[in-house]
Amino acid sequence: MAEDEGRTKVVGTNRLDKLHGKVDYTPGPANAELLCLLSPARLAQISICSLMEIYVRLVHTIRTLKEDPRWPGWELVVGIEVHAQIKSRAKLFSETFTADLDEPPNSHVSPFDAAFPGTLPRLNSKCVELGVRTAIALNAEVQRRSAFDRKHYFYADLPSGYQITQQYAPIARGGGLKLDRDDVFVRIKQVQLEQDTGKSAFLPRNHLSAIDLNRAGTGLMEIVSEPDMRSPEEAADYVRTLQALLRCVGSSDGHMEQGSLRCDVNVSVNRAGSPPGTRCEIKNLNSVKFMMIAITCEAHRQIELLESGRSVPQETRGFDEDRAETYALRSKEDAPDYRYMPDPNLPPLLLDQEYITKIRNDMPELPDMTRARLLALDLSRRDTDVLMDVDSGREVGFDGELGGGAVAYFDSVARGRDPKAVVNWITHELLGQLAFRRETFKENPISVEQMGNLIDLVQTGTITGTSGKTILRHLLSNHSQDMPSKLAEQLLLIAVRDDGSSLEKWCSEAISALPEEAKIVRTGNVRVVNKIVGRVMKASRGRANAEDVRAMLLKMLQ
Ligand SMILES: Nc1ncnc2c1ncn2[C@@H]1O[C@H](COP(=O)(O)OP(=O)(O)OP(=O)(O)O)[C@@H](O)[C@H]1O
Ligand SMILES: [Mg+2]
Ligand SMILES: [Mg+2]
Repeated sequence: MAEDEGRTKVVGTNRLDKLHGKVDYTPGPANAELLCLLSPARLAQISICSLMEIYVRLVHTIRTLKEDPRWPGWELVVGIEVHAQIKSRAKLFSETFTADLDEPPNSHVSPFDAAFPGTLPRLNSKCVELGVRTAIALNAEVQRRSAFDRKHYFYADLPSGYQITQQYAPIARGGGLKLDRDDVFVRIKQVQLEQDTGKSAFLPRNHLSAIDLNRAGTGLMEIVSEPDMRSPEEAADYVRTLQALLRCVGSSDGHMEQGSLRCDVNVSVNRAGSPPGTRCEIKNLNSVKFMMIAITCEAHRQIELLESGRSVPQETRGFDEDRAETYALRSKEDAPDYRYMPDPNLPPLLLDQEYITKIRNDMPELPDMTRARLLALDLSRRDTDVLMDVDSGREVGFDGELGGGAVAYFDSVARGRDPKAVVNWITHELLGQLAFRRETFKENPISVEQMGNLIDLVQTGTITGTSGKTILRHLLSNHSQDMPSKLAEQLLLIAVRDDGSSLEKWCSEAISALPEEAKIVRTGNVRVVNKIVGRVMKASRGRANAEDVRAMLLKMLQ
């Protein structure tokens, strides 16, 4: 983090950021003055941003030309505020460790988290680092200078009466996420660091609210998107893509069901071709499925209002999962006056360029790059998606446990082997068997060495594919540490080479056992030979090579 910068530079940066954020490039005295302050590099950046803006608008126009059959004549606009818990051991401004959900209430609370008078915040550098990593992953512009504000509101689970956030000078601005679906690009408005609140639970029996401050003060990143999504599906895709990215850079677990990733969804509708309508914000959605349902219900509600000649008032709404409808929480008029003010106990956060560059240089491979790399190995789109879905935890249901490590496992097994054969064994055989056993990839007991050895045995013809699958099943059932080469011998699965004897014996036995089929093959219908091949394979317990068997049978039945 840098020493304080010159005042002029700081003011200049802020004004440029405004220009950058609002994308108001109208030539005029004010902008002309600002442009004079720009270095050529900065100017180049702005023109890249304008091009990006034009591109995004163009894609949006093309998208909105396609009418959504759910609401013909209407367009839907969605912008999402994601609150992601930062994966740091300590809270944002205190040294207390963050708590797991199953820990006793109020067991992770420092005097600062409970707002004891006289306590002061101390910024946790790990949270800053993870915020910067996230910003870089989103291709956002990390701000060399950001600052903390107090947002005042009065809930029992917020003992200080204010939340520390970055309302005016966030840690990053701009950037965006490319979604897989239809080449959609969602721009990011800003990323801000802020504190989480505690939790309160109303106990109706004794008319008390129970307060648990374990979560109070945990670091959050609020990632605010521009209103660039046009359907519930795009919104879901955005949250999933963002979740995979956060997990990839290690900045958040992103578990929606456990509350470490929560979404506020802003929804508006407008008649096709008209400007966007008034947005309503649906608060605290904690599953992708419910988020999609909430957006759909809200779109229908707003369209009904507008079609009956009424208007949509700007509101904050909740979502009732049982009734599948949104309900008003508060109108714009009732919106609390947050009385934002700079936090006097926290100086501006100044980051020097070397610090940002160091984090940039340490970034892991991001999902987009991984996908491109796997596709370049000639893997199919489907296999690539399967590996990456397992990695981001989608294998076990989107909100489930992290699958983790499937791409790394593939990379290790594929070293020096045919990538297509390897991906085939992992996505089809291994994942298939695990799914059959209702196990996740995380529970896979087969080491890289065992998997590699198994594939080599099949590739070299030492065992057949069928025997390979038998060994795979054996490894999964017994959690055996033995190498497949040893198991192949122990289980008598070494392939029977065509030495003429056993193969011929099995073939003649199968022909005698299936005289009808043999007759049909003799008359020229060779497809029926597969049934006899199956019989031989069974007799050989999968050790015979199916191709050899087929060739021998056809020779014998000529
Ligand atoms: N017409 C619109 N339709 C749908 N979404 C919109 C529209 N206009 C803006 N939005 C979205 O609304 C969100 C506004 O979030 P932002 O954090 O800037 O303000 P806020 O919701 O007023 O503040 P708070 O953080 O207190 O909730 C953004 O995600 C933005 O994309
Ligand atoms: Mg917000
Ligand atoms: Mg909001």
